[in-house]
Order: sequence, then structure tokens, then C-alpha cells
Amino acid sequence: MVALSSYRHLASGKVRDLYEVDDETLLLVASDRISAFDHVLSTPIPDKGRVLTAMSVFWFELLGGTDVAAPPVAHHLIAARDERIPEEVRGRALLVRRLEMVPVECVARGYLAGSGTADYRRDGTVCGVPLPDGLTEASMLPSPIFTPATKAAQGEHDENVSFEAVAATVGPELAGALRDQTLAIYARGAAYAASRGLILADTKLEFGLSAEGTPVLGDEVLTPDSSRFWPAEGYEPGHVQPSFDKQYVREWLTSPASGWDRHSGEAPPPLPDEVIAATRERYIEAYTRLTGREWPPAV
Ligand SMILES: CCOC(=O)Cn1cc(-c2ncnc(N)c2C#N)cn1
Repeated sequence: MVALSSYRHLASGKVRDLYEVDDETLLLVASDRISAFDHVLSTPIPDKGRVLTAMSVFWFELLGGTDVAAPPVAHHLIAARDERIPEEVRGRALLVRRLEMVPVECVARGYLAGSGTADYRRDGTVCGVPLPDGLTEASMLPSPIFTPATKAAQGEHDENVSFEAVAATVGPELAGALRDQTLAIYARGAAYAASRGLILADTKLEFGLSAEGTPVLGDEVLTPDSSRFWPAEGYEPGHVQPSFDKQYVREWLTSPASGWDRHSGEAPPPLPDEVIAATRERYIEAYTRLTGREWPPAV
């Protein structure tokens, strides 16, 4: 049985870690850590890593499958079950093909939210894409838009950049391919989510390059950590929508009960057990509602 410590640690994000298995194989591990208001909270959410990993596997299989009209999406997933996956991370780790990653956060937005709303309010555009007047928080956009960003240092916000800036960095051909693939994956995800009563407001994808220089989907895919999911029931533009997975955490942290001031720059206090339990349930509900599969998945 292989131990995680036998793999070289390559990188860590807020809630995930990346290890080297061999020259062409990596291990992408999802922790149970949760972040809110740009802080990684001190209390983990049991099973969050396993649920989000199972969700990525579901999307890789759906997008990479040949059973639908769209062409299969090339992706980096090798295996979710494999003897090279250490016992301690089994179920929340993916064996993936090592890629040459493209340094662009490929974001697609079907609705106005987060930095999109802020950019729109400043100058009526997002990443240089002009939008109609009169939009408000959570407005549905006339059609989904590609709004790339450059990855910021940990703890900083990614910086929205124009398509032209991406083309200048990676070349117009690859920039166009990244945009097309990002919008195609968003459209498939949004349509599928809508059929399950969920709005996929936006999503962030990361790509590497194939030997031919074409995009290969990496990272996690269409999870609540990389995307905004809103319950379709109760959707109404004009205010920040409740996050499907983090609403209990956000409401408790901004309630008097937490004793925390989100503008203080101080770390948030630990979450009470009932908020942890309710949030764990929300992640499981997101998985079962989206995939139609039982939790936990049959071994
Ligand atoms: C730990 C959190 O950071 C990331 O996952 C971002 N990241 C991805 C890679 C990567 N590098 C080569 N090949 C890949 N298949 C991948 C993937 N996914 C590097 N950083």
C-alpha cells in the first residue's frame, strides 16, 4: 500500500493539494477544508473533499463520454480508483495526467455575480465584453460570456483580463480554443444543472495542453468550489443569491452569534456543529440532486 508521504508535494491551493506520482502522473487531493469570505475556516466539513471529487468524476465522465451529440471533451482524469491512490485520501483524490498548464483562469458567466457585478458597475463591461444597460446583481446575461482571469497569489483575488490580453499571452488560436471550450463546457453544465433544478451562474476551468497544443481540461470541474450554483426555486435578480453550499456558513459568520466582523481582517471563529452538519448535508444534496446518484457512491 503506498503512503501519501511517498509522493512529492508539488502545490497547495486553499482547499486542495497536488502531488507527483511519476513523470506523467499527478495526484490531485481535495481536503475537507472550506473557505468563506476569503478565509480558509478552521473547521473542516466532513466528506466535502469526497463529495466534490465525486462531482468532478461525474462531470469528467459526462463531458468526456461519447454518448451525447457534442464531441467528447479531452481531459486529464486517469482514475478515481487505483492502487496508486493512498488509503488516507481514497475517494477524495484523482490520478491525473501531468499537463503543461495554461496560466489562464478560464471563467464562463451566464449571470452577473461577484467580480462580474463589480466590473459591470464600474464601466458596463466585464473583461472588456460590453453588456446591456440596466443589469443588476444576479441578472441573467443575454448569452454566456468568457471572462478570463490571471491567477493571483494565494489570498489575493484573480485579476479579470480581456480576451485580447489572453491572445497576447498564449496566441490568438489557443485563446480562441480556450474560449470556445470554456463556453461549450459551461453550456453543457448549465443545461444539465437546469434539468436538475439548479442554476449554474458561472464556473472556472483550467486547461493544460495536449501534444498538439490543443486544450485538455484539468483541475476540478463544475464543483461548488469552482462554480456558483443557485437553487432555481427562489431565483430573483437584484440581490446576492444564496449560495447552494455555503449559505449556512455565510449567514452564521455574518450573524451576531459568531461575534465576528468580516471586515476586521481577523480569522473567522470555528463553526458550530449544527452549521458544519447542515453544510455537509448541502454538499451531499448538491451531489445527489445534480448527479441523481446515491451518497455515498457504491464502492
Ligand atoms: C493544488 C491546487 O492547485 C491546482 O490544482 C492547480 N494546478 C493544477 C496543476 C496541474 N499541473 C499539471 N498537470 C495537471 N493535470 C494539473 C492539474 N489539475 C498545477 N497546479
